[in-house]
Amino acid sequence: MTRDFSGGPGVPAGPGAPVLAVDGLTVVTRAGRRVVDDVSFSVRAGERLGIIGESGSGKSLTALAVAGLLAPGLAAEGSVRLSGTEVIGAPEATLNRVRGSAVSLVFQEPLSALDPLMRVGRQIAGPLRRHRGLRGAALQDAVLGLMREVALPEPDRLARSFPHEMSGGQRQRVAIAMALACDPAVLIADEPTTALDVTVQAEILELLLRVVREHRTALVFVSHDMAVVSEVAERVLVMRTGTVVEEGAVGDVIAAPRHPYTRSLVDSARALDAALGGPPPAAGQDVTAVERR
Ligand SMILES: Nc1ncnc2c1ncn2[C@@H]1O[C@H](COP(=O)(O)OP(=O)(O)OP(=O)(O)O)[C@@H](O)[C@H]1O
Repeated sequence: MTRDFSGGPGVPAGPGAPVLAVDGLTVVTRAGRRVVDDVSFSVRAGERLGIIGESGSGKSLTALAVAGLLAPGLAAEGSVRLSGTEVIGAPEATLNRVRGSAVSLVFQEPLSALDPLMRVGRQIAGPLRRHRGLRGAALQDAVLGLMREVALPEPDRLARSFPHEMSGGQRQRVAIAMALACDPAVLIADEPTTALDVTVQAEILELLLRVVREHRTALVFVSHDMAVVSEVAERVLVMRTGTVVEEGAVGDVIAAPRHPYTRSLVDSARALDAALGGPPPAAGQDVTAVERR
């Protein structure tokens, strides 16, 4: 397997080449448990991939391994190439360069990404200063521009707020602004709406879809919810106990799930939809009204 640990630019992704290529990714605990086991997938520029599975299926560890962010005590094997640069085994300097420019993450709990003691404007400025070298008025303009892009109201005033002075939805918008700061090739969103109220969830999903479309950013969307994945992703990877049990176009997987586990996910999403008063589901019908944006 060819690896690029050089910290150099790596193999440039040509047109149509994957911006993220995961090959045989395995994550092993200190106790020797394979919590992610031989996972392979790739994502092209602007493509939206969903990763779905129940709690403990290895979705989050797959996402963290892609960004080289596994906790100490977890070891990754296999290959993860981000815009051509190998992540597995790469030195911290390479990972720091890759994070932000090639990949960014948005997590379930925006507070985890934010410093409670720092005004949000300064936090959004952080990646712009570090990765893009902006200073002074240019930096301030870029911060306010990002805040406007994620539709934060009154950016001038809000930039001076602390995270606890904002709503959960606003905090997630700040986290998305920070993730977008360096225009990453791949945005990983791990259950980004799970901690939010239902109406706010829809707004944040809409925002994510808009920004990845406008920037042609590839999206890896991690969720336990098939209905949400069907709204967001074009392709889905179904994980169970650390392995991929099924992969395909979202519409195909929902219409004709091949693996019994996928079928159970689709059935429970349909049951929930029906219980919430959705239209009577027909066999082969999509779980939700999927408006492809
Ligand atoms: N730091 C760690 N050390 C040891 N085992 C871990 C560690 N982090 C996670 N695990 C285990 O790895 C497995 C996969 O975890 P992971 O967080 O990827 O699941 P998940 O599918 O994202 O679930 P959830 O939706 O609950 O976050 C679980 O069994 C979990 O207990």
